[in-house]
Amino acid sequence: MSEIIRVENLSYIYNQGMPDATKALDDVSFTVEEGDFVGIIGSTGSGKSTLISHFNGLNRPTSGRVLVDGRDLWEQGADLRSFRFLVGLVMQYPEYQLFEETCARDIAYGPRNMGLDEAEVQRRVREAAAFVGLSDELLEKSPFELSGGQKRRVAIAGVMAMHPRVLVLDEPAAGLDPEGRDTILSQIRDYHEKTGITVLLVSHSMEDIAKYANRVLVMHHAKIAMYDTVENVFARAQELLELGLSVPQVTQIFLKLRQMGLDIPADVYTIPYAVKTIQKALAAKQGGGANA
Ligand SMILES: Nc1ncnc2c1ncn2[C@@H]1O[C@H](COP(=O)(O)OP(=O)(O)OP(=O)(O)O)[C@@H](O)[C@H]1O
Repeated sequence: MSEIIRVENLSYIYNQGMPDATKALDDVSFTVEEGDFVGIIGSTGSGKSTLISHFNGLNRPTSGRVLVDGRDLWEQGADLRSFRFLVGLVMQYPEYQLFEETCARDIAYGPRNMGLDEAEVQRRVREAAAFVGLSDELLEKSPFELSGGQKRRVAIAGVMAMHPRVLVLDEPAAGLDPEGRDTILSQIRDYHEKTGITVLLVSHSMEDIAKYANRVLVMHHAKIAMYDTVENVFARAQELLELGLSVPQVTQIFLKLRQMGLDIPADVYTIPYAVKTIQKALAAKQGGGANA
């Protein structure tokens, strides 16, 4: 795997020099490997949205630098437009950015802007619509006629249609009911698996992160508190709780049992690992039974 994002000593101050100056990022450094699915979590105001807004140049570092595919976004002569095609950013509530007459035209907006020929634009619209489960009938409707979840999917498809190498999503499931959340997040996971694209997903839900991401970046007061695999981060469940983050119930149960002195390996702290561990134990029991 090769590195796709490098963040070096990144700091960002809103309203610098003013009485209300806020340091939203404080000397943040990390790298992302191409093909990773990184979940970004942290309490309100910890700097998550500010961080991701640096990946396609929406914000300029106060100090430090951000490299995408080895190139510094802000170095002399860098073409910011090219970074916007390389990194697709889906903001919170992107449905407010839909403005075309039909969903198909909205999804086509990005690829058309890239100067692609019309046949390729149409191919990409169909491909992206299929990824997020939008029917031909819906494509011909006005975005304003759709439900909240459908509008969100149109907005995500519009970014996918640009074929970015990195897809960054800020709370893509915010405000949706549980079914809508699962639909959107599963579609993003399937897209990640089929295309190998790098995904950075900001979420308030540890459950979602445990389910979909393979790495987790935990933000706390403008700094990185943890950055590791899902298993290793969940193995530090007690610290997550101390950072004010709610961890999945299964994690809390295992943590309690461990604190009560039971010998529970830390990697059963997430549901997939708990299931694997139970399956292993059952298999061992059945094997043992056959031998008895
Ligand atoms: N446009 C802005 N002007 C001034 N301060 C801002 C601005 N946007 C964010 N901040 C401040 O910067 C800090 C980090 O905010 P940011 O939105 O990046 O956090 P977050 O982790 O994404 O929060 P949330 O989970 O609530 O979305 C907060 O203290 C916030 O109040």
